[in-house]
Amino acid sequence: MSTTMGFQTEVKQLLQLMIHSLYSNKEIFLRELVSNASDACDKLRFNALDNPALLSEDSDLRIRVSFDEAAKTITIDDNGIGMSYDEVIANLGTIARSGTKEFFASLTGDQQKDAQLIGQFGVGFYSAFIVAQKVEVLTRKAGLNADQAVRWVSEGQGEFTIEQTEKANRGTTITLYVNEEGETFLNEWKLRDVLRRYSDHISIPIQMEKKEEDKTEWEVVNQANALWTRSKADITDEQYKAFYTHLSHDYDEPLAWTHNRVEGRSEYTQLLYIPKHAPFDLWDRDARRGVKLYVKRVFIMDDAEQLLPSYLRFVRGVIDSSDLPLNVSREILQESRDVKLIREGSAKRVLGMLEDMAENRPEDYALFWTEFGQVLKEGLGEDMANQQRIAKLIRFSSTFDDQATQAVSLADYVARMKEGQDKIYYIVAESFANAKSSPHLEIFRQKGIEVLLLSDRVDEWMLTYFREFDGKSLVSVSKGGLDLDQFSNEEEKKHQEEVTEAYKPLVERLQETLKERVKEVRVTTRLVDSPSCVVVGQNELSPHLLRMLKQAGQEVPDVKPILEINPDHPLVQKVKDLTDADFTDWASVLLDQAMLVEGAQIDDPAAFVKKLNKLLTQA
Ligand SMILES: Nc1ncnc2c1ncn2[C@@H]1O[C@H](COP(=O)(O)OP(=O)(O)OP(=O)(O)O)[C@@H](O)[C@H]1O
Repeated sequence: MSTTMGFQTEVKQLLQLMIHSLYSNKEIFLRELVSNASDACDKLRFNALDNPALLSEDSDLRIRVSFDEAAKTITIDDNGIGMSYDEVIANLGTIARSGTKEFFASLTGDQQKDAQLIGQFGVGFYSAFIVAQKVEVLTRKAGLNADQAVRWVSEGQGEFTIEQTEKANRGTTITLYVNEEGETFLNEWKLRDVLRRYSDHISIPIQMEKKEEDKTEWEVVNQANALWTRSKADITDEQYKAFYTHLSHDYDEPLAWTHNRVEGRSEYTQLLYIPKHAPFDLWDRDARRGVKLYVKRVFIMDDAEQLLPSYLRFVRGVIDSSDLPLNVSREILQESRDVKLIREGSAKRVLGMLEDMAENRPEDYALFWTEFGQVLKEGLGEDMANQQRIAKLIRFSSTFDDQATQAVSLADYVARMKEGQDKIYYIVAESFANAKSSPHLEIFRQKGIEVLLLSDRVDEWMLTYFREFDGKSLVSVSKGGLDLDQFSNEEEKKHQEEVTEAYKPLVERLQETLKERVKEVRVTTRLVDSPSCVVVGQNELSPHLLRMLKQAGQEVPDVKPILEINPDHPLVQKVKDLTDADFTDWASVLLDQAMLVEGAQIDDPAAFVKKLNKLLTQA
């Protein structure tokens, strides 16, 4: 008895989108279905490690592709793991993947852009409907009886029917009743060509039907050995790229890859790729990670997150170990010494690949940086052993060119340091615009000292771990006192001492008036054009970080800022001579405007504006 069920809303949306945005890329259906068939064979082989009986009845795993011109059908058949009734409903009626919501939210309605996105999302099984007006799946799960097979049929509109049925052998047979678009594939040469191009790296033999008078022969059309096991010299760039697409379902070419056989304390082969675009779920902690684990060519698991540190989670690829046991579990991976060696070795390889790109293909590196730079920054805190190597790969905005595009390396910065400069200066703010126009930069701009402009979310966190580069400490220009003495001449120093002395009474008065709100008031050298600014102590959390923590719902200490005033500014000079009533208003305006510029919200904006207006009319 068959039952009719509706697709999950997302599936309907996906089907619509796919048919409209991928019509020019029809042949991907074959790649997706063959890829699923190959995964199904991999899974069976893996399960058979514990339960050899699963394989015994038919141990030659293979995928078969055939077509019938008269009936207008194409069939993809595998003897892999198959699916049970419940699995069919779960797998072919819904999209269970994490990040599905985010994916649909990120669609723009612009077909070209969405086609890009859908490539990243991976269209999978549903791509069958690009070329088929009806799809039939007949499947029997390994280990179940012949009468526990399942037939699933859908026209890709909004629903499917499902029924229990019989199937003589294990595995899945998918029959596509092609539509007009699909008719071009009812052709041996066409099918063979597409299979060769996209499936050559698949380790399971793909067979095509060879029709000869009264008997049917099956002919293998791919090389059928796993790509990574071949020697580099025998693999073309096209084959590397095709394998990347198979792994990642990303239709864009990868930016770079590295393929090595590692021998020594731990033996393994790695083939690792850097994608061109960040996946939409890069920031989703539960998202699938990129590296597949094989042991002696047997597929073990997807997203083996132990194989690479998390700051390299954008890397896609395969690691095939010769040392791990075939029955390795995620728990074992966590403890294993071999895995630790693999992780360290792979991180080094990826960093090497990035160094090479930064050095020899700066344009590609800029692309990489825009997509994945923020993730790589996490490495400065996560991977202390490689910290200095990672640091060289980081790119910043800086006052050198005041560009929002992050393109300045620490090596560039160091090469431009002023004579006598022994520190690397930076500022962290909420946004690039905030950082760029901060009053804290005034003296640095005047003296021609470069300051790095930081405004990514991860920056504050990163800086708690990353304090030194090339023997030079990193110093915030908005924390603590500044020691720029070595850049001042005698005259400036003398002036400094004089004004500090002359403004002592004003400083004391301000301190008394603002004592509830500030920790200290002092005369500063860091300002040129602004009357005042706020800073925090050298070892205190920055106001920007405190705000971020607060937004994230954390308890934060109440840190009072230090107010610094610029004795050379006319406003400050004016305040110096005011009587008490006006003085109180001016004092709080000096503080409030410094807070605003820093990016803080002031407690009572209305009162601030009122005071300001009053003072303006007095002026
Ligand atoms: N030939 C098959 N044999 C057994 N299971 C299959 C087969 N084809 C699909 N499936 C099951 O259906 C699920 C959904 O397939 P689909 O291609 O839509 O997504 P996916 O393969 O999980 O994702 P992606 O294609 O992006 O990797 C698979 O994860 C698998 O469990």
